[in-house]
Amino acid sequence: EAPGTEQELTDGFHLVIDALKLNGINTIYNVPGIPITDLGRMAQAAGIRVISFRHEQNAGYAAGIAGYLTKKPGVCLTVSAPGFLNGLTALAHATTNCYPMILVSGSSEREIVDLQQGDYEEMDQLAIAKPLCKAAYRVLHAQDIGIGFARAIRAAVSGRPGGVYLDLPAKLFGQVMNAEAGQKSLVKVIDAAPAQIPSPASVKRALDVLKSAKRPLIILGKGAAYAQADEEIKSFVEKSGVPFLPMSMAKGLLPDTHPQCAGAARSTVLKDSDVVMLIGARLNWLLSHGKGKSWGEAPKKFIQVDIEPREMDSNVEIVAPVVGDIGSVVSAFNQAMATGWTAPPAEWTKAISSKREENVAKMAPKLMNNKSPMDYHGALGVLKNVIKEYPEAILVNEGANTLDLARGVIDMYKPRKRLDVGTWGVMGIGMGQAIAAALETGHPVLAVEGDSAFGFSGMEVETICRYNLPICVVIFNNDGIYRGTDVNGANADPATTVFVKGARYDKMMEAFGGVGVNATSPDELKRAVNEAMKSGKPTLINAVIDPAAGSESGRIGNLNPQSVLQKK
Ligand SMILES: Cc1ncc(Cn2c(C)c(CCOP(=O)(O)OP(=O)(O)O)sc2=O)c(N)n1
Ligand SMILES: [Mg+2]
Repeated sequence: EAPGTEQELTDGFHLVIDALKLNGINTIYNVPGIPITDLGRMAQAAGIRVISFRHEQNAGYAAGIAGYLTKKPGVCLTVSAPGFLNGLTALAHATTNCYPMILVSGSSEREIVDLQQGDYEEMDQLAIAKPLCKAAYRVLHAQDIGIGFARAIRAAVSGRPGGVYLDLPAKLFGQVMNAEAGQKSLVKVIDAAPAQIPSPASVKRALDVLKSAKRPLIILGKGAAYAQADEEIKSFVEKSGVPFLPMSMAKGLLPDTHPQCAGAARSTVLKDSDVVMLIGARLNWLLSHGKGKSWGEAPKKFIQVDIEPREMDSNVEIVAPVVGDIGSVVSAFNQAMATGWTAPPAEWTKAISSKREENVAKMAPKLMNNKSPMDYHGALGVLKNVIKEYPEAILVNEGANTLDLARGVIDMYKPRKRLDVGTWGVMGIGMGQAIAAALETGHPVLAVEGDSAFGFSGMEVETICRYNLPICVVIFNNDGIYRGTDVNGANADPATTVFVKGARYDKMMEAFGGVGVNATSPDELKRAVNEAMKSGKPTLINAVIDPAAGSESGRIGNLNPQSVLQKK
């Protein structure tokens, strides 16, 4: 440029912020610290919402579920080494659950790390992240920040969504370059998650198999909820007349009270169906890998709709694989079914609805009991009605009994309203997911937590108060993991699975200015939850549950290894 004119400069800090804003990413979930504290401050000043947590794992769970809810990558920002490692659990969890998320961590300089010279928080983070996520990149030069973020965004949301690691060494932020060149280096990602159209032959094959069935079943997975093809899915299921079974986070795609919903007749439909169409659901441990007694003896045919071709035949033979994004596949189904579709035999659909009615009737009186201290069903009966009255509310749920029983009892009416432990069955997702759900949707959140599960992320009640979020945490406090009655006969220590008796978690919320309530009966619980839903104030309700009410590992106790040796 002409001598004497000051060239306009930009730097790594500003290019990271510009790259995020250019791609419509307007929230960062983080824990500040070297070398990213100023990045957070500058991002906030530039209009990005920067949410600061008390532990990076919770910031990561928030980012992952934000990705699931918005189909844009949720961004978690951490410091190097320990902060990166704390975020890594959430990145691996997002990858396992197919949530689009980017973990951005500050890191040490390559020249020091590669010579292992002992830098501040030195760690070869890129190498450590690679095996645990879908893609991992590092950016060393300011002019590459635009490409780095473009690659990370595309990798996170395209095909099967997942977690991506982006490594930013500290010195990158301070690097300056010509501002015009900097802007030119940025990339606005075009069509980050392109439609994956299924082949017409695969669509025809799948519908022919479904039409041939005497006892068909459709299983909707959280991939179907993620697709945000709600109308297409609803009309496909209704047009087919086929009973559907929603996996936990797919509940609400069609209301659980829908006449074709087989949720309350799960064991019957898994055992007796002859054709099963999986839509965005994987035949993993949650569906006993498509084998064994829960699937009955008779041979079954599996149709599978998934965006990932390698998912096919992963557990059992798939006679009709349909590879594509669920929105494109289901609209292709709907077009092909426009005429000449016959509903499944009435004896099959009638058998299911009578089984469902029988099970619902059996459960009903349990949900009305007014015991104090409460048992799970008495407390869940209250919360079932709250969700019915507030269908826009988002239900976050974790625990063992608290999770397993709530999943079956609390009906969902709308898509993407139930956010729980997902594929891994991981404890600790509660507060992070509740915070992101409240921020990303603006709807009230009801977090139903086992007392142990809550403990993994409980410090975030301060975060909830700090941002004044409409989150009502209900802790099912049974004094322990699974129950509160285990005894240690060997010494003075408490048994390994019990907590302080009669703990008052509600006092924690009061400590930060939120509303704390101790509820010892369903009526007290009902009053407190309804008050919270109306006020929108951060609320924690300590629901006192009978310590003897739970069972080991909820519904999955069979996964526990047993010792065959006689106890001494
Ligand atoms: C990260 C992590 N740690 C430990 C576990 C093991 N675990 C643990 C510790 C659970 C807590 C169950 O106790 P709770 O109080 O949350 O629920 P209930 O007492 O109502 O069963 S459920 C479960 O699978 C886990 N799933 N995830
Ligand atoms: Mg418990």
